[in-house]
Amino acid sequence: MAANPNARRFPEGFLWGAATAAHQIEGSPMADGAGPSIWTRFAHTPGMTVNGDTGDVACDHYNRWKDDVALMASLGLKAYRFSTSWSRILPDGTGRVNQKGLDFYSRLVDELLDKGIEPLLTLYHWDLPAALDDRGGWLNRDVADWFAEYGSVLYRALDGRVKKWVTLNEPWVVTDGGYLHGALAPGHRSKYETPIATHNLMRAHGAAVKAYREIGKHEIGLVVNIEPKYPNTQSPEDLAATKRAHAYMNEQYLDAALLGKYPPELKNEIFGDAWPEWADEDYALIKQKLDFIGINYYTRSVTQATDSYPLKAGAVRQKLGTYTETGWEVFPQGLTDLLVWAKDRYGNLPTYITENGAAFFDPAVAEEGRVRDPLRMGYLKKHLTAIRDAIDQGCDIRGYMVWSLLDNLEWSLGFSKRFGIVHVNYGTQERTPKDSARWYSKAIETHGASI
Ligand SMILES: CO[C@H](O)c1c[n+]2c([nH]1)[C@H](O)[C@@H](O)[C@H](O)[C@H]2CO
Repeated sequence: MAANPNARRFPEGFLWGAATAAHQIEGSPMADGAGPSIWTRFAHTPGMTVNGDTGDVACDHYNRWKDDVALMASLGLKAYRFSTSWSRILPDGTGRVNQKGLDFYSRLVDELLDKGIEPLLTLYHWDLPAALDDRGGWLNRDVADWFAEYGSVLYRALDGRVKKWVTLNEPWVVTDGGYLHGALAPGHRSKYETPIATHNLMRAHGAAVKAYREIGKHEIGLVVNIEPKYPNTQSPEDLAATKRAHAYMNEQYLDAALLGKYPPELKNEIFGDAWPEWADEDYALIKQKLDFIGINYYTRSVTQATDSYPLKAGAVRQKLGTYTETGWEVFPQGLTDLLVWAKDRYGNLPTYITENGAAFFDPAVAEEGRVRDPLRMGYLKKHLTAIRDAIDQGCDIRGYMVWSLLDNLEWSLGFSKRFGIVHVNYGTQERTPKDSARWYSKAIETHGASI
């Protein structure tokens, strides 16, 4: 049968994988000498998560890691993006290394390599050691040294087996959720703390990259979430609001990391007197050469002027839009648009889509062991096609990590939202590949031709 003429293939070496994060899947947060993280505390604080759900068990990956790697291999994954728990490695955040914590990740990496799956390791996916939060956490300038120390422990232990490192996952979510609006750990709500947390996150990113250049021999990058903003109308107010929202969510972190400066809107239009003047040496630390960037994409925002604090911008629900269970519009064109924007603004750095996926209401596991999730299959198909369109426009896209391998703990939303291509029965911990997993396996096997 002739190959589908429309099946433009993905570049040779395109990395097909799936992503997870430590707090969301591991469980056993205090096992084998680990220390608590801010999420251990936050989730155990009444009212902070849906149904009071915590990461005490999650997907029990801490005990089921070997079977989960076998599951990844059965799906034909070529890569697996995961995060390490800082407080498993350094229970106090700095100083004493917990060898059993390090051994867990060393065994996981060896098993991945043994199955021909490339590990992509994220140092920080939101679970700061509680001991460091007690010392100010991301508000303490010393956190840059603390983070570089943590990264260095892992670089020395795993570099060479791990060849693609990520410093931070989505600094925007850490600051907007954890310091401005308080929906995420550590649950602060301060316009004055937010810029300080932002800046220290980026200083820590720079310090960790500098440390890697001394120790590591492979690649390191930064992962950001990008949500393209489209003006609801061409009114001056909506255009200004869209520009503000774009600067705040999309430009802020990559501009700091790659251009050595923040967008002017942050001080002039959003934070005002809450935006400190940073020293030049801070910018020099933040702006480090990166080997790649990771972009997490889920949705776009049609944006209008509102009285929201402090951004004065908000999203307009699209009457004819299709929305996921998390209330995000399905808009694959936004992925193409943002990849072309990033190429043009930052010089076409090697780029991985480090997260893309959707939560839909999935039916229970059927008798024959199937989980029919056509909406998720359609979402993945549309977004992989959008990536091919961006590649055709010259974007250097190197890989795609579907979010997520497993249904897992969706932070403050608990277990109420399912993003996995594999269903998890949280009562029995049974894993069942959904139809989307079978579809994704075929896409990987045909290098995209079956999409
Ligand atoms: C604001 O959406 C972000 O791009 C985003 C979405 N997501 C994320 N970031 C996080 O990196 C994951 O831990 C979440 O589980 C996942 C699904 O919510």
